[in-house]
Amino acid sequence: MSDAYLALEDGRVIEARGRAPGRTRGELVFTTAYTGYEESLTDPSYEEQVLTFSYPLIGNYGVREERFESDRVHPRAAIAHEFTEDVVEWLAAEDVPAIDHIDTRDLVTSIREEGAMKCGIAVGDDVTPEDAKAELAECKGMSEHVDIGKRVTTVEHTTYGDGDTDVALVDCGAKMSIVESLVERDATVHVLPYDTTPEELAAVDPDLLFISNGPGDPANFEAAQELVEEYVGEVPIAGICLGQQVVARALGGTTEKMDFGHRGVNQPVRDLDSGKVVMTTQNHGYTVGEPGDELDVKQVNVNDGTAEGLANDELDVITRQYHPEAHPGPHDSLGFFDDVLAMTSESHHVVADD
Ligand SMILES: NC(=O)CC[C@H](N)C(=O)O
Repeated sequence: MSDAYLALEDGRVIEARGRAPGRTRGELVFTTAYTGYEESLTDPSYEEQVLTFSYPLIGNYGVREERFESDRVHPRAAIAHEFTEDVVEWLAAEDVPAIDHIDTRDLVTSIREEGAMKCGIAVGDDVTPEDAKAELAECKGMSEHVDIGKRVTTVEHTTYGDGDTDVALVDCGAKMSIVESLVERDATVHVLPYDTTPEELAAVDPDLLFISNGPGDPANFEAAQELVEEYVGEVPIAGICLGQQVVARALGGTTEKMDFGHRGVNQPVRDLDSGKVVMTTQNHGYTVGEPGDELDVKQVNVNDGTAEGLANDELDVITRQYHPEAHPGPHDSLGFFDDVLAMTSESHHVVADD
């Protein structure tokens, strides 16, 4: 008898080694990142998902809080070929089930072929395959988590930094390194709840509206969408990942679910103006389908052509589907934050019009 079972939507039940106990369920996804497990496990965008690491050994450089992207682990469970004790202790302390000694190559191949799928996990001394199947039976699809923003957002307006530019960061599940990237560039960052109203935003009087990354279906972030609809053309607007999706939806575009998404640290992105390719960190399961009439696609994924960067230069809107904050991952695209803040400078349009 095993002490851990993984039940998949395709009907299989896989035996594993239990590392951190518990029973749970979620959308089974994988990341190909070979580093950055602390950042991935604390990324709020993994809420309601079960994260499989395709890299075989996870935990080989310890667990350090300064690398965390938020104050807790967000995936509902974690899977690797082998976790170190450090990671197991951390996940157990956070009540996040973990399993290893599993053929992650086979699991990842299944997700690539069949798409991200629901799963159930049961870990403990007396668990049975039926326990994992019972969890699977309770698993909802990502779009059904209509209140997902509430579980990852800040509860109140919190301010970071003391710079000249006031950025309103709508926290749909923001990674801390987005805040840090802005503060480092002399911004005061007002982190606001995901359901901030246009009136509440007016009280902040920001120089820039920034919609963060976040979990689940962007269609479930209607309040943030309304902010973009209200403020477009009034203040510059930026967005990362879920932020790009919300901005696109607000400006007449569409979003759609991908088969298995992009999660990793070596996703190539081509800038259509310069022709330059950069390597990027990614974590998303939805993508912008039609950008709508207001936005131009400025960057695309080299592998599958999906929209990676959108902009409207007249309206001062610029978004990225990937993570320029680069935690974990390459620093190639950090300049995005300079471009975003440049939209707030008084000379911006004078220079642009010349
Ligand atoms: N990292 C993110 O912001 C992810 C956005 C969205 N939840 C998606 O999966 O596509």
